[in-house]
Amino acid sequence: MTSDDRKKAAALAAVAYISSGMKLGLGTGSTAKHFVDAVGEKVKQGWDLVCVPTSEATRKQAESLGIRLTTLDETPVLDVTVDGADELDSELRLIKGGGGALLREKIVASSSRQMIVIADDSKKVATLGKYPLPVEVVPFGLKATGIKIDQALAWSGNKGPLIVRMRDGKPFVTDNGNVILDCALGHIHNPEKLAAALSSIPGVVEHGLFIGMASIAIIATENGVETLKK
Ligand SMILES: O=C(CO)[C@H](O)[C@H](O)COP(=O)(O)O
Repeated sequence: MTSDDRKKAAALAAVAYISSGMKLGLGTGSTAKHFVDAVGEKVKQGWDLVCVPTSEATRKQAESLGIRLTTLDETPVLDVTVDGADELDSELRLIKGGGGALLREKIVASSSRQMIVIADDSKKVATLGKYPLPVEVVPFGLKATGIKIDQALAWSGNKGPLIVRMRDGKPFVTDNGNVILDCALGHIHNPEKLAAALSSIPGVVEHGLFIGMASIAIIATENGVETLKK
């Protein structure tokens, strides 16, 4: 079983949590893509679903599958959001944003009654932080904001370089026109304290720590799918 097979298995298992008539948040990334495909199949079968995508990439995919889309302005409360993650721990704390969609992902997940994470087993870790923590930052004052992020890291007992995410030799620009600083921390000490410190910095739009948001994680392994609940 390849890693992509496991991602697909987790995505298909999440379909058990949705039903016709629901309002869904659609995540971003290679795992969420399989879930969006499955939603497209259900729509073809006649299910009545209305969805909010968490990125332009997911919006395009959903449109190509004929999935009816809405916005959080029209539909401010969703039933379920299903999304991938870069890392998750046993308390269902997540690192997200590897695909750069963390801001919309967090807004959509926080507007949903339930967030379900789908992942292959490589994403499950004892301690968050091996995957660099993405922090979405307004380009104005980037260096000054970076200094404040360093201070927040130190204050919460963390340390590591901040790297401006690049694509094709230029800073990667998010769907919201911002840039991303990836914080390579190794181990994240006190994620709650770090999350609060990062959220208080002017210039930081959002960070990739999703704490207290996911209530179910569907993890696909070689031996089948396991479900963790909070
Ligand atoms: O947070 C995300 C995008 O911003 C993705 O959910 C995360 O990067 C996981 O991606 P993949 O399913 O491709 O491994």
